[in-house]
Amino acid sequence: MSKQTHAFQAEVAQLLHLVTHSLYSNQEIFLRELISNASDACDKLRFEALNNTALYEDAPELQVRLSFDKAAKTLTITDNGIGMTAQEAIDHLGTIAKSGTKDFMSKLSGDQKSDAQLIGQFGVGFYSGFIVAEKITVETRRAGAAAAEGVRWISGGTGDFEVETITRAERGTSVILHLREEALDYANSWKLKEIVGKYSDHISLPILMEKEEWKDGELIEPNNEEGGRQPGGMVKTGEWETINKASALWTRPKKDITEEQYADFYKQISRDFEAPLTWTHNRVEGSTEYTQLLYIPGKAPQDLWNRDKKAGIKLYVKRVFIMDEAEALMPSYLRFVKGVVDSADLPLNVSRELLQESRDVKAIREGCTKRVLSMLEDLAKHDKAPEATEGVTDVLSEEDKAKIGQYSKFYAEFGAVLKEGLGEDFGNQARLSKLLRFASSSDTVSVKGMTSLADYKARMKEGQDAIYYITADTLAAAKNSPQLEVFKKKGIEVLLMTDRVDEWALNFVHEFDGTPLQSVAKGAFDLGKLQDEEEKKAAEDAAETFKPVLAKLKEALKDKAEDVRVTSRLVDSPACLVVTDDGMSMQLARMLKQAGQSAPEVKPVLEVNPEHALVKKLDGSVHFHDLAHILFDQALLAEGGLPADPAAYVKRVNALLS
Ligand SMILES: Nc1ncnc2c1ncn2[C@@H]1O[C@H](COP(=O)(O)OP(=O)(O)OP(=O)(O)O)[C@@H](O)[C@H]1O
Repeated sequence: MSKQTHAFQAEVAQLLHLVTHSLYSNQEIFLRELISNASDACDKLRFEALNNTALYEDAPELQVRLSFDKAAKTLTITDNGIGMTAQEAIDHLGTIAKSGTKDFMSKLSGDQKSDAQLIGQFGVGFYSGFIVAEKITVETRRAGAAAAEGVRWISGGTGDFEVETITRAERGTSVILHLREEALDYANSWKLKEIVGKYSDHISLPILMEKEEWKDGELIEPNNEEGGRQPGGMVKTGEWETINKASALWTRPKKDITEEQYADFYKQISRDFEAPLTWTHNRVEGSTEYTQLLYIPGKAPQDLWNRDKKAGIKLYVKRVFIMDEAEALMPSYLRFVKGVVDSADLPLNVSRELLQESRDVKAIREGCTKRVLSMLEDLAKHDKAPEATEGVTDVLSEEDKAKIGQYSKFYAEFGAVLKEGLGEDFGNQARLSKLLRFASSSDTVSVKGMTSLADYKARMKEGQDAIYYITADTLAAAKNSPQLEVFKKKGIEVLLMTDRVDEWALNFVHEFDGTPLQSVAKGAFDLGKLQDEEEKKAAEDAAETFKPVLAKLKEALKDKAEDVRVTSRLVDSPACLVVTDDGMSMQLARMLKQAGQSAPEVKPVLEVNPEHALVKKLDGSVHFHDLAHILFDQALLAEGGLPADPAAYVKRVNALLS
């Protein structure tokens, strides 16, 4: 193929512009990205070669080589991995196929620092080479293809790139970076060693660099007064040395690994700039043998909410990399966990489909889930500093001290995802329930106002036989909801749930430790033993005398309300809406509608407060019909909904005001 010019896909051009113009804060990541691509290419070859050893040609030892040429101002990363055909080079180096990257582009803020962080998270991969290079040449040949089918790809990182056929004897890929003036520092072996040590030490593949030796300068004019030596310098010896440890971190004994090494490894596999919150590293023995090294990140990634987001677990079989994002190894509600699982039992040629069915995988998944939950339980246990009792001082180990506040931090980032587990993983539901935290209507709940169900239970009033909760869109809406009035009056605590997932998750949890969970906006009002006989009698009497009005209200609102009844749950408000015990809550129905899903039409029950002046006015009023509708629409507004016909509502209110 003679030289062809191709235009970059628009998104790539946009990304390149960003890479070259704003990525100065963390320049050196380019090397990590390119080494990681080289290592992936070797992994791919190893994988394909399982069924076709001829692909190794005459070079079975997979490796990455770094070399530089100060005079030519180039830095080259070469691998003898899978390589690319011309079409693959055009496709892979000219477009962004991954939706994740596109997603990321839409999140850019224009602020250099946070954009650079984002790039770290998503990884711009190959294109990061343009941070330091004004031009990149890629020379490559696909393993198994003829030498004459090599490809050269060249681009200056602006609108287009060129591709032509070349002859390339060795398989694999060389990425040649033509360094910018201000990036010439990278053509230096110390610098390269330092960066490899920082980011790529644990790549399980040797990274080689040509050895250098100090050489004194030539002797000049020994007899002359100015005689002496020319300045010396480092010269290449022609011998290659391995500059990374090339040992898979997770295979080393725990005691030999420092905290810093654990954190560095996490940064490598997660592309997170920040240290992880915590991790667990174990060799599991028994009927299924594997090693797990699992991390909980400190911060949620931007795309956490994407339920299609793949799991962060890399699968290895006896140290051979098999696949990234092995979703079968971790349930979806733990998709934020990053790490490595290395199995001793799975076959090397295991496919994603096979993973789904394997019994070993099931055991690993259960084992990993349990480990993560134990890790969280441990954080939760040490979240709060023990309260000081007079005369007793708790002696905390340094380790436990470091855990104070960690669980709250975790929960703020990932709590909502964890809740998905309530509906997904029934086997662990009880453990998950203990890990839940909610805001509360009680003023006594500590500073950040999050409480566990167990703590709520411990505070329950004498005679209280349910855990009360309310769901709403915001904390303010929950706190000021009319349904809460009588609870406030009686000093009964109610949990305030404002995560979008709460409503759905609570469908699966009916009780905690033997105590039922009861929504204050569902079903008939019944405080059980908390309501005394006198109150009950008064409520019944009110219901009796109110009967004729109720009948009229029901008739007036028959299209909107399932039923109309009196209630004693209200104190200051005239009315509120509730749904039947088994009905879908109004909030969930609204959420489904917003998400474009079909939701059954929910007809709520209108409950009125017979003690309220507005409600008292109803009887005999000439505006009965309008008042009835206003009462209903206002109750809907108070709980975050919108009247079906807002204009009609405004008209009615105006008519009454004028
Ligand atoms: N050294 C290489 N050998 C073979 N193929 C490569 C090499 N470098 C890049 N590629 C191909 O180019 C594609 C794009 O690379 P890029 O680094 O932009 O993204 P990625 O590696 O797929 O994703 P990420 O960097 O986010 O993991 C790769 O998926 C791979 O197919």
